[in-house]
Amino acid sequence: MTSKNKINEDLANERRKCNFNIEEVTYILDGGKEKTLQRKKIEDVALNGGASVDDIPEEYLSARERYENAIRKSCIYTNIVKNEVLEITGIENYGSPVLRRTGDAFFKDISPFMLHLGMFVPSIIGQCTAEQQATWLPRALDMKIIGAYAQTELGHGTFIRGLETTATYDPETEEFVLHSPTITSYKWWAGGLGRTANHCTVVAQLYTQGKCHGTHLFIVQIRDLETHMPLPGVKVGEIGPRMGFNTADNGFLGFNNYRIPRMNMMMKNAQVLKDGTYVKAARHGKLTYGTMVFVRVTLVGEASFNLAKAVTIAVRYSAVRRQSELRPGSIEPQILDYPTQQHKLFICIATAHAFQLTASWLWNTFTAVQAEMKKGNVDTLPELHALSSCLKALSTSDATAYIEQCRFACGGHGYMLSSNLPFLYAFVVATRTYEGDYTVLLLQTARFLVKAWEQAESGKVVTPTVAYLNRHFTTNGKMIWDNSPEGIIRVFQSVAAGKISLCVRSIRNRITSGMDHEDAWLMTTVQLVNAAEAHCRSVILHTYWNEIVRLTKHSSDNVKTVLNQLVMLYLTYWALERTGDLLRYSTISENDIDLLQRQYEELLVKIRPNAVGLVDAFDIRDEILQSTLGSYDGRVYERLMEEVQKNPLNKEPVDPSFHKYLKPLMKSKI
Ligand SMILES: CCCCCCCC/C=C\CCCCCC(=O)SCCNC(=O)CCNC(=O)[C@H](O)C(C)(C)COP(=O)(O)OP(=O)(O)OC[C@H]1O[C@@H](n2cnc3c(N)ncnc32)[C@H](O)[C@@H]1OP(=O)(O)O
Ligand SMILES: Cc1cc2nc3c(=O)[nH]c(=O)nc-3n(C[C@H](O)[C@H](O)[C@H](O)COP(=O)(O)OP(=O)(O)OC[C@H]3O[C@@H](n4cnc5c(N)ncnc54)[C@H](O)[C@@H]3O)c2cc1C
Repeated sequence: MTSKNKINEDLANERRKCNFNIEEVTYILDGGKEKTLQRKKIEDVALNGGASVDDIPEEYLSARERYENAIRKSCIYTNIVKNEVLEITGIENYGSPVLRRTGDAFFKDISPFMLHLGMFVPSIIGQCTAEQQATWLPRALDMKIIGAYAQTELGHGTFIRGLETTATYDPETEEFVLHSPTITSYKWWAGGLGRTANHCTVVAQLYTQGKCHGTHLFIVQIRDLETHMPLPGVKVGEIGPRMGFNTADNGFLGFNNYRIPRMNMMMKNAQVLKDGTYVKAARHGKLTYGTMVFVRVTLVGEASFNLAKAVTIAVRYSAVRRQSELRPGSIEPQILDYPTQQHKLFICIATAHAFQLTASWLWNTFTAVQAEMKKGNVDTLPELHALSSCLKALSTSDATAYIEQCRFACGGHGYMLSSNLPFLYAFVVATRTYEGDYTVLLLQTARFLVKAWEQAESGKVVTPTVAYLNRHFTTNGKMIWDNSPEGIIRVFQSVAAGKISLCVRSIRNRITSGMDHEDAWLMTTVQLVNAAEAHCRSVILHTYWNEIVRLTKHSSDNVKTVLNQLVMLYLTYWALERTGDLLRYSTISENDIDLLQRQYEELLVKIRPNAVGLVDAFDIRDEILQSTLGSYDGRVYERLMEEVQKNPLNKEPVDPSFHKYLKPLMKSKI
C-alpha cells in the first residue's frame, strides 16, 4: 500500500471493533437492498469519470469564474445523466434524490440547474394539463429549455396572497400581459433565474374580465433561445453575494407589459377560457401551492442526507484526532473517547436515521394523498399540509443546529472550507427559510392542530397523526410516566395535547375578555409555535420507533441491537431535553430523570465501538463528501497539507502586494 491509499491506523482499528453488518444498515436506510444496488450503480456510472475534480477548488475563484465553472460542471453532469445514467435507470429517475445527491460530487456549493429539476419541472408535472405537459415536459427534461421558479418578490415571500406581479388577460389577442407595477413586485431570489434560465414559472395575480382571481402559475420565456438575450419587456439579473448558494445565480425579474400566450397559464387546477371566462379550481383552493408541498416533502430527506454527511466527517475525524491527556504521561486519547464528544455526535447519527425513515414515511403519505386527489378526494390534503409543514420546519432547523455542532466537534479544522462543513451549514441553514419559513410553517400546522383539538373535544374521531387527541379527552390528569419507548412516545403525545389545549384555552379566554379572533390568535402565536413543535417531535419519535421495529424484524441480532440503541438514545435525549415539559404533563419524578440520565450515558458507551461503522453505513462516497477531514481513509493531516498546495496565494514565494504596499509602509517614517 502506498501512503496515498493507506488507511489511518486509528480508523482501521475502529472498523475492526465494529460488531454489526454495515451493509445491512445501509440497505435499511436506502429502503432495501435493490435500492442500494441501484444507487451504487448510478454513482459508479456518474462518478467514475472523475469529472468532479476542480484543478483549483471553487472557493478560490472569482464570482464570474465560479459561476462559469458551475455551469461547465452542470453541463458535464447533465450529459452523463442523459447519456449514461438514464440509460440504465430509466427517465423516471431524472429528478430522483439519488441523482441530486450524486451531483454533490460536482459542486461544493450548488448547481445552477437545481431549481430547474427541483421546482420548474415539478411545477409542470403538478400544475399543467396533460396537453400542456406534452408541450413543455419533454423539452424541459431534455434541457432544451431551462427553467426557474419565480414566486417570491422583493416585498413578499411568506404571504403569497400579497404578491404584486399581475397577469391580465386580453381576449382580443388571447394573451396574458405580465406586469411588475412596483419595485416591491420584482421577483427576487429564484435560483437559476439570474443568468441561467431561459424560462421560468411565474406566480402572478390573475386578472380577467376586470376581476382579480388570486395567484396563479404561468410558464414564461424570458430569454432568447439562440442569443440568451433577455426578451423585450423582461428585466432580469443576479441578486448578489449570499451566505451560501453562491453558484445558484439567484435572480431578480421584472416585466413591462410583457405578453405570453393564454395557454402558458398552468391550467390543471383553474382555467381562463378564450373569451376570458375564469373556471374555478373545483376541488381545493390551495392546489396551486402543490409544488411547494412536494418540495417540503423532499426537504426532509435532504436534511437527513446533509446531516449524515456532516456527522460522517465529524465522527471519522474524531477517531483520527488525538488531543489532551487523561492522566499524566498517558497516550493522548482519540477525541471520540470523550463522552462530551459522543454527546455532540451520536445524536446526529440518530437524527439522520430518524429523518431518513420519517422522510420515506412522509413520501409514502404524499403519494397516497396524490392518488386520492387524482380520484377527486381532497380530504387528506389538510393533514398532509400540516405534516409536511412541521416536518420541513423541524428537520431543517434541527439539521442546521446539528451540522453546526459537527463543525464545533471538529475544532479549528472544522472552520476550514476544505472540511466542507461550512458549505454544508450554509446550504442547510437556507432550507430553514426557503420553501416556507420555520415559524410560518409551524403556525400552519398549529391551525390544523387547533381544529383537530376542537373536533376531538366534540367527540369526533380525528385523523391518525393526531389520534392522541382523542385519548386526551378520555384520560384524566397527567400521563403516567413509563420509561419504555412506547411510554416515552405516549408522554410526548400528552405534552403536545397539553400544549394545544393551553393554546385553545388562551384563545378562548382572550376572546371572552373582548379580543376578536384574529388578535386572540396573534397573541397566542408564541404558544402555538411551541405546541406545533411538540406535536412534530411526537410524530418523529413515533415514526422513528415504529419504522425501526418494522424494518429490523428480519435483521441480524447485532443490527437490531445497534439500531435499537440509537433509537433509544434519540428518545432518551429528547426526554432529557424536555424535562420541564415532562414534569408539567406527566408523572415523571426526580428519580426517573436521574435514571434517564444514567440510561443516556450508558447508551453513549454502548454505541461508541460502533460509531465509525454507523457512519460508514451511510455509505457516502468521498467524492460526495468532499472533505479533507472526513474521507474514508482518514488521511486528515495529509489532505489538509495537499489542499494548501492548491492555494493560489502560495504559488509565488513573495506576494506582489509586498512591493506595492507593505514595503513602502515599512520604509515610511512616523
Ligand atoms: C432533483 C430534484 C431533487 C429535489 C431536491 C430538493 C432540493 C431543494 C430543491 C429546491 C430548492 C428550493 C429553493 C427554494 C424555493 C422557494 O423557496 S420557492 C418559494 C416558497 N415560498 C413559500 O413557501 C411561501 C410560504 N408561504 C405559504 O406557503 C403561504 O402563503 C401560507 C401557507 C403561509 C399562507 O397562505 P395563504 O394563502 O395566506 O393561506 P392562509 O389564509 O394562511 O390559509 C388558508 C387555508 O389554506 C391552507 N393551506 C395553506 N397552504 C396550503 C397548502 N400548501 N396545501 C393545503 N392547504 C394549504 C391553510 O392551512 C388554511 O387552512 P384552514 O383555513 O383550514 O386553516
Ligand atoms: C437560498 C434561498 C433560495 C431561494 N430560492 C427561491 C426560489 O427559487 N424561488 C422563490 O420564489 N423563492 C425563493 N426563495 C425565497 C424564500 O422562499 C423566502 O425567502 C421564504 O419563503 C421566506 O419569505 P420572506 O423572505 O418573505 O420572509 P418574511 O416573510 O419577510 O419573514 C421574515 C420574518 O418574519 C416572520 N414572519 C413573516 N410572516 C409571519 C407571520 N404571518 N407570522 C409570524 N411571523 C411571520 C418570519 O418568521 C421571519 O422571521 C429563496 C430564499 C433563499 C434564502
